[in-house]
Amino acid sequence: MELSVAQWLLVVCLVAFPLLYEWSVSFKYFCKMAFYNGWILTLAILAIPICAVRGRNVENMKVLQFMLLHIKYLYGIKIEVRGWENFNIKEPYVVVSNHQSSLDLLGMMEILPSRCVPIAKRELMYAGTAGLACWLAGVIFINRKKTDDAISVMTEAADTMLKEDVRVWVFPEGTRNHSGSLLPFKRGAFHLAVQAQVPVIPVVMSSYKDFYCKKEKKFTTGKCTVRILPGVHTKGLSSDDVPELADRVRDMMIEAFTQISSERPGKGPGVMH
Ligand SMILES: CCCCCCCCCCCCCC(=O)SCCNC(=O)CCNC(=O)[C@H](O)C(C)(C)COP(=O)(O)OP(=O)(O)OC[C@H]1O[C@@H](n2cnc3c(N)ncnc32)[C@H](O)[C@@H]1OP(=O)(O)O
Ligand SMILES: CCCCCCCC/C=C\CCCCCCCC(=O)OC[C@@H](O)COP(=O)(O)O
Repeated sequence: MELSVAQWLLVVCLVAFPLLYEWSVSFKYFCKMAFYNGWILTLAILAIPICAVRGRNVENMKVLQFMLLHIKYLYGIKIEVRGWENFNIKEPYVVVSNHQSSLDLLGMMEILPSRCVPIAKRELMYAGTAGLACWLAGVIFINRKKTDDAISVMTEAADTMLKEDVRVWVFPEGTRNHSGSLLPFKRGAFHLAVQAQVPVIPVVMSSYKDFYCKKEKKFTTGKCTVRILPGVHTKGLSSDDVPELADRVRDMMIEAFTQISSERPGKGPGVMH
């Protein structure tokens, strides 16, 4: 049988791709990241019509959560959750968590409480199908380049939380950070909690360094521990108390981050999912 040039090229690609994938750590990293983003954009195509039936509604967050839950299996990432009991609060609350990478979405979807929406940078709204799905699920978009706008959106959110029984998830570092610790906190999340007089619940995801490193272009399988810390109450606090509140929560989170990130894989109590 004679192979045409196109067929030869196809054969070479089919052989070269898996070889390169296994041999080159950075090629594997790029493939896995490209597939991660591409897969989310594709899943969003499925999510959009389902969400659109209800219109823009926080309940749609459950649809996105359901759609994304399997990704940890595709990537061989084990997620161990500790402290579930700390989410057993009926009233609304503000969740604050550390932000290492877009992979945080996996830990977030693992534990996302009902009626809880993240605050995201406005640019995400324009990320094609994913942006539309986020909008339909009630994600709160802020313009980080306009402080006044961002603050007024968050003040409005304080009102919505109470009126519509909604919880809000904020990344107080304000940007992705893979430095091995936590950046200084922006204070919006804490103003939000104080304005609504609702608790702040810190969530800490352990360092991804064993399986993921953007700098080294490394992305293997691995394990991540997610710890839900006890809520910090804000009843009776005013905006003057915000800096102290933010510092206190950050200290708690750094301590938990250091502790769960230094454990050897497979050790420590918790529930595997
Ligand atoms: C199937 C498809 C699925 C797809 C699913 C995708 C899921 C989506 C997942 C998405 C994940 C996406 C994740 C992401 O996208 S993460 C990126 C976006 N998130 C954030 O930036 C959140 C954290 N940022 C803040 O909290 C900032 O403070 C904000 C944004 C509010 C302003 O920041 P900015 O840098 O402009 O200013 P500043 O922080 O210096 O503050 C200036 C002053 O204002 C004070 N101040 C602040 N707030 C309030 C307030 N409310 N009432 C009264 N005052 C307030 C503040 O204390 C300070 O005063 P002082 O303290 O210096 O005196
Ligand atoms: C037709 C337009 C096509 C656009 C393609 C865009 C590709 C994006 C594809 C999928 C979106 C995946 C959703 C991942 C959600 C995680 C969001 C995230 O982690 O945002 C980063 C933000 O917290 C902080 O941003 P910076 O670290 O300050 O930067």
